[in-house]
Amino acid sequence: MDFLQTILEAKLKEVADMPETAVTRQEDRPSLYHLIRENPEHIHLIAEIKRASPSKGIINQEVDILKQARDYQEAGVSAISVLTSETYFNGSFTDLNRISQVVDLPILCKDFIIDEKQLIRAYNAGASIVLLIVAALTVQKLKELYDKARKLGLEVLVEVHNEKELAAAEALGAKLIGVNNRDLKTFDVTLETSVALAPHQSETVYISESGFRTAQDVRKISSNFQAILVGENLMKATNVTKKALELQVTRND
Ligand SMILES: O=P(O)(O)OC[C@@H](O)[C@@H](O)c1c[nH]c2ccccc12
Repeated sequence: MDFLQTILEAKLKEVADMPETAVTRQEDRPSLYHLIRENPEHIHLIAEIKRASPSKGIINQEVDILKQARDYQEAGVSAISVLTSETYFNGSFTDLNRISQVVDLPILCKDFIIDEKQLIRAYNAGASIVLLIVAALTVQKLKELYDKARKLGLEVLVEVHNEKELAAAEALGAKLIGVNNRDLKTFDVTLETSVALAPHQSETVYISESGFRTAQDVRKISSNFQAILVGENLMKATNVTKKALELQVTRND
């Protein structure tokens, strides 16, 4: 069984045990889509809080997540992504909720969402964006969760890894599309995934996810993408602010 299948099985069990919760009102956060569209002069950074991952094991277990989030905000990042999956990532909805109280930026709930209950939890915990992974859902389920998330007022980042999934995300009308450079089945990471897909619809914001280490890496994808999503490299940086500033490169095209 590949990783994606394994985690989806774990999520099915998690969701079955998850109590139904009522929607509680959230503070408004700025829209990531508009923030990016209105400031096209540099590559936007979505900085992630990621203690561990299935491919790398422990990345930074000792991190003070609130300080890390404040450092990201001070470095001018455009959104903060918080892993909420306990399984394999050592994250939680409590992390998301605590972070939402110390930053004003858009916040992405990073999880394997397969059920509406998770959308409501993400929303109640303070997220303004949720991730939906095309490879993890049927076309019908993807549409259903996308519509439900939009109804709650959430933005949706639709994640793809190949041409077929990209077409599905575009057909859905997704405004934020993420190309994951990491194959969730094998964990292979290459920026070539983003370079080769070269997405280009004019009303869509494209985000290249995973595997970025330097400004030079970012320049490889900057003609087709408006933003990048970075976890490990920021979580391991000795100077978080400096690394975050380095990755927000100015567009020269
Ligand atoms: O740590 P990296 O290589 O910078 O990657 C960050 C982010 O893209 C990655 O955490 C991610 C992208 N899509 C996901 C889906 C689920 C879990 C994690 C992810």
